Amino acid sequence: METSFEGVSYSYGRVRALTDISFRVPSGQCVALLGANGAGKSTIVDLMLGLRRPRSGTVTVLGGTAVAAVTRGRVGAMLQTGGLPADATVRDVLDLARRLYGKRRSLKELLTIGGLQDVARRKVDALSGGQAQRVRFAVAMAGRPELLFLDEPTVAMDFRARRQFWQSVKADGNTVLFATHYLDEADEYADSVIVVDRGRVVAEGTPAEIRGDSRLEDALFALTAEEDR
Ligand SMILES: Nc1ncnc2c1ncn2[C@@H]1O[C@H](COP(=O)(O)OP(=O)(O)OP(=O)(O)O)[C@@H](O)[C@H]1O
Repeated sequence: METSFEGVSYSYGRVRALTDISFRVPSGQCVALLGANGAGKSTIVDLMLGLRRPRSGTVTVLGGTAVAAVTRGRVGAMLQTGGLPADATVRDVLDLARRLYGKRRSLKELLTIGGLQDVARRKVDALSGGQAQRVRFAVAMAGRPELLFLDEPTVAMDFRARRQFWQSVKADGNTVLFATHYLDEADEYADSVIVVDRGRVVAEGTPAEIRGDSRLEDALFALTAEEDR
């Protein structure tokens, strides 16, 4: 089922965030949206989730509107700043999330998906940044989504957590669109990459094609410089 942007533009008041963006997210593929800070990645994810409406162009999610896909529980999302209730335990949060869906997963399954068994009874405000990210991921997976949007999902995770995280994402065989400014992450985990620079798509292709495209030197230089984390 089609998930795509067709000639989409978006502005925040006078700030032009996206200009005439078009791309497709093929079913079953893991697609990276690669761009430096401010390139427009979060705006694209917000539009995909129906949180914002394009000024022009068409956003299609699983063959229909973003709002229809989201309200039917077909989409899971892990955003950069998803607020979690500080006073609740990890178990409580996951249990609440799974109860929102008909085709829900078990609590045990969600704890495994997030690698959260050891902190299941801990309060959310006592988690590390990476653990909180994993709770957000498990919440995103609670309703067995057909399509996953991940906005900078591994930012607070250490190397091992990142590896585990991507294993869980890949194990599910979902269609995934993830925003990242890490070239190595796109390289390693994406089937295809869309490079966004200052609100425009400047390249699309497999990770190898993107790395080999010398015209992208400027756009990729900023990203490579950010990779020494
Ligand atoms: N609420 C807002 N009001 C005004 N301008 C905004 C707002 N949100 C984003 N922008 C601007 O829109 C452009 C795209 O921002 P966006 O957050 O989509 O980029 P990004 O690629 O996700 O960046 P980052 O990697 O830093 O998260 C930037 O120029 C940004 O400053």
